[in-house]
Amino acid sequence: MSPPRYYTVTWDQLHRDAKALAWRLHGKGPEGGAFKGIVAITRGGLIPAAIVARELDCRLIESVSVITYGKDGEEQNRGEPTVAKPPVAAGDGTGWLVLDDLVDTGTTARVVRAMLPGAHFATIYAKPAGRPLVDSFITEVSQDTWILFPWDTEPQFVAPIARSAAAGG
Ligand SMILES: O=P(O)(O)OC[C@H]1O[C@H](OP(=O)(O)OP(=O)(O)O)[C@H](O)[C@@H]1O
Ligand SMILES: O=c1[nH]c(=O)c2nc[nH]c2[nH]1
Ligand SMILES: [Mg+2]
Repeated sequence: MSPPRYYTVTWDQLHRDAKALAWRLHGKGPEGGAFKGIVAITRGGLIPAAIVARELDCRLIESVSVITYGKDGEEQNRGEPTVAKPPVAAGDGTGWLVLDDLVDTGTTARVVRAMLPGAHFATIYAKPAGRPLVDSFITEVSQDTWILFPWDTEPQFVAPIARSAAAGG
């Protein structure tokens, strides 16, 4: 079943929200300083990680790949989480920042936290079920909202109101 609500995020808004997250994370590394490096959770965490890394002047980027969604070709159907690539450079995560675009059910966050218990875990967006698993985030949306990211969408023509109303739309 598809969630009834959508929250559309443009490139501009994503950039603004990622910068807001960088402000929140500044000075949250070990002993109030910089993080040793950033672990991006692919794929959604890659662009937020690039923006935050630029703002925090962090040049060491590791990645972790957890595959959960997209079973049966359906974007919103989930399967068992599989770690396709572990974040080997980050050890147990101590002093590292882990970044993802969002936390939803918390399945992905739970798997990554188990691998990197010492890390600071941050997302730009959070839904209530996953929120307890993140240390920092910017915007909360309701659990039944599906966030539409700019890399998953494109602008398209929409009929004028008068025309769609005449067609009964
Ligand atoms: O809290 P959860 O219920 O685990 O959902 C959150 C995860 O789902 C999305 O990734 P997805 O698995 O769709 O893969 P992608 O980042 O490669 O698009 C999103 O980027 C988070 O990583
Ligand atoms: O694009 C997405 N939007 C979401 O709300 C979401 N939740 C899990 N995975 C997601 N991917
Ligand atoms: Mg993801």
